[in-house]
Amino acid sequence: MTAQLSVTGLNKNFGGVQAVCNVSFDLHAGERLALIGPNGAGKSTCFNLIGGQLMPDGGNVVLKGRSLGSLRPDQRYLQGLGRTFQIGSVFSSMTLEENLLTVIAAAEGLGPSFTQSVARKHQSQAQSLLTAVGLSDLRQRQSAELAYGDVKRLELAMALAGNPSVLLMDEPTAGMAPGERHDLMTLVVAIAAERQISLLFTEHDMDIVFDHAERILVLDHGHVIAEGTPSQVRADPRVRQVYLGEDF
Ligand SMILES: Nc1ncnc2c1ncn2[C@@H]1O[C@H](COP(=O)(O)OP(=O)(O)OP(=O)(O)O)[C@@H](O)[C@H]1O
Repeated sequence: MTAQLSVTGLNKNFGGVQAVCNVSFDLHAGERLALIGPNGAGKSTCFNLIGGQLMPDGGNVVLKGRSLGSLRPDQRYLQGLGRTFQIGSVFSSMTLEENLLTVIAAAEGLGPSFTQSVARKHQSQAQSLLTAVGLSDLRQRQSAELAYGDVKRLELAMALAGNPSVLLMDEPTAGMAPGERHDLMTLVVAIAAERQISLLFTEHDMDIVFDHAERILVLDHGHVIAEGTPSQVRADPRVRQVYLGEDF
């Protein structure tokens, strides 16, 4: 299988706290990989190292065969690395369509100050992304008025605007009602399959993880302690130990 994303020997220390320690893994083409672990295990730090929000003390991140080195998050986005955040992150003073047009323009290297003609040119792309995430009826709505689940959908559409080959989703269903969580993940999985996107996500909701991940990587105190299919991970005594008998 081809690795879309290769993480090798990642390390990050915060003033004596080894948040991420020698973490290595591959994410294969079209694969859905979940990164799990108890609070403080290093999941967000790992995501920030891959997304470029943080620089590692050591190790390397390679996207489609190209080392991302010290590229900024926006440069990584242009290379095909999409990301959504634990707290949905959109431009709340803009309409949904304007949010999309802004990131489409950015993905084309036009910066945020795009012209009306550029907006007209990309309107149909914005519309099709909103349709893909089920928000086409709300195109002209102010984003600040959206329900939280719809903010997450809009954020997903914005991540898709860069045509990512790899999508990082940091707790995609955090803050959502249980029913909404499964709907969002079902949508994400369908979109990822249709667009051949490899998906790496963190999640505290174990039902979401075991229902939607094909492979799981478990972190504890910055180290990878287990890796495998959902059934292998569920049966792993080290995993059961760090989750202190939580039911999953
Ligand atoms: N900016 C920072 N400065 C100092 N320590 C940090 C910083 N960011 C993270 N840490 C520490 O690094 C460790 C890993 O934190 P991280 O947020 O990556 O874990 P996590 O698995 O994402 O946790 P959670 O599930 O609670 O979000 C923790 O001990 C945390 O306190």
